Formats: sequence, C-alpha cells, structure tokens
Amino acid sequence: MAWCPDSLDARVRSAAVSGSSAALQPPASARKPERHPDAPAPGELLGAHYEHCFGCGHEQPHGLHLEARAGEGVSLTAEFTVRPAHQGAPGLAHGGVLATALDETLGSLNWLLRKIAVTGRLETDFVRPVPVGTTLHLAAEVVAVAGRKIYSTATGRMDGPTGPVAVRAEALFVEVPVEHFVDNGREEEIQAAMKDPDQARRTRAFEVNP
Ligand SMILES: CCCCC/C=C\C/C=C\C/C=C\C/C=C\CCCC(=O)SCCNC(=O)CCNC(=O)[C@H](O)C(C)(C)COP(=O)(O)OP(=O)(O)OC[C@H]1O[C@@H](n2cnc3c(N)ncnc32)[C@H](O)[C@@H]1OP(=O)(O)O
Repeated sequence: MAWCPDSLDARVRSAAVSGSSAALQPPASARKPERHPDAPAPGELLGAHYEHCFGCGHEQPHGLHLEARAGEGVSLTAEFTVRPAHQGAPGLAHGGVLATALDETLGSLNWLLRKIAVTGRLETDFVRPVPVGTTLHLAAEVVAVAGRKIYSTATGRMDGPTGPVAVRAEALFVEVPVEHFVDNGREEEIQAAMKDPDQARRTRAFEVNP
C-alpha cells in the first residue's frame, strides 16, 4: 500500500481505537519506510536470518520454521502451520507461540530495510482461537521510521490469505549495531555464527547499508 501522511494518521487513529499504547504511535517526525535497493524482489523468499532461530531457522528442530516472502514496498507475507507441539489448551495454539510467529514476521521486515533491529515492544490482539492444523497466513508491513525506531504492523488470518483475522500485532523495533549480538550473546553461539560463511555474508549485507 502506498504510504502518505494521511494513511499514517489513519493507521495511528485505528491503532488508538484498537487499544495500542502511545509508545506504538509514530511521532510527528516519522518518515515513510524506504525499501532497500537490494531487498529481495516481491515474491522471493527472504531466507532465515540465523539457522538456529526459533522463528525461522532451518536447523532448529523445535522452531516454527516460518518462511517469509517479500511483498511490495516494505511488506511481506509468511505462513505458519500450528503443530501439536504448539498447543496451549487442548487442540488450540498457545498464545505465546502465535505472538512468536507475529514477532518473527515483523522482525523479518527489517531485512527489506537492511536494518538490524530488535523488538522493543510487541502488542498482540488474539481475536479468534486457532486450532492445531491451521495454517496462519501472516502479512506485515513497516508503517513508519523515526530515527532508530521502526513501527510495524501484522495480521494472521485463517482459511487463506483473505480469511478472518485470528491475530494481529503492532510493534516497535529498535535499530541496533551488530555489536548488540556480539556483546550480549553467549560466546559459543557467537563464535559459531562468526565462523559460518552464510551468516558472515548476511551480516556484511547489513554493514554496507547506505
Ligand atoms: C557475528 C554474529 C552475527 C550476529 C547477527 C547478525 C545479524 C542478525 C540479523 C538479524 C537479527 C535481528 C533480530 C532477530 C530477528 C527476528 C527475531 C524476532 C525479533 C526478536 O525477537 S528480537 C529479541 C527480543 N528483543 C530484545 O532482546 C531487545 C532487548 N532490548 C534491548 O536490547 C534494548 O532495550 C533496545 C535495543 C530495544 C533499546 O535500547 P538502547 O539503549 O539501544 O536504546 P534506547 O533505550 O535509547 O531506545 C531507543 C529509542 O527506542 C525507544 N524504546 C526502546 N525500547 C522501547 C520500548 N520497549 N517501548 C517503547 N519505546 C522504546 C526509546 O524510548 C528511544 O526512543 P527515543 O529515541 O525517542 O528517545
């Protein structure tokens, strides 16, 4: 969707109506998000940002194995199928797992901006119970950027990409330098990540961010 200050105002108003907090309302100085020139083309898979990530990692046996696909502008889609391991109540997805799927989907947007960012705040509405076996069709977009702060929104629908909304979220991501991970992560995983050529390539892609 094309961005303009009016649509941002509309989003902010609708966010306020749906109950999101003041911290998730972009300031007046917020700008339109800019898709990075090297962002994957619409329809392309983004790939995992880290092979052991609980949200997207291929080498994470306990993970959600979420695969995000670039959309137009700074948007993407992803699918997540609820498995028996994801239950909270009998036969129903755990809310925390659904929040994780939303967090991962929203976090993936930052690859389209070529910004390394972590979730500062995530607000989630659980609108419908989600049975095991359901494929959630997730769609997310960056709404605005203000300095290091990235404001984004996501929905998860059942019964197809235009089906009823089951979950939605609004989030604030905060841009961080790569040292955030090196300084805070456990030594053994950091060392292994630095030795992995695929990880090194991905990290370099962030560093050439104009
Ligand atoms: C060699 C190894 C390679 C490693 C990896 C390479 C590449 C990795 C690539 C991608 C990986 C990135 C992320 C993973 C992707 C997806 C997974 C899903 C996402 C996540 O799962 S990620 C984990 C959970 N996440 C955290 O683990 C964050 C813990 N946290 C912190 O690390 C700090 O808390 C931080 C950095 C958030 C801020 O700290 P800080 O000191 O840098 O900045 P500061 O506090 O000044 O905030 C600056 C401005 O943001 C506003 N602000 C901050 N927090 C706010 C809040 N909660 N609500 C409202 N506003 C907030 C302030 O109010 C201020 O606003 P203003 O500028 O207007 O004053």
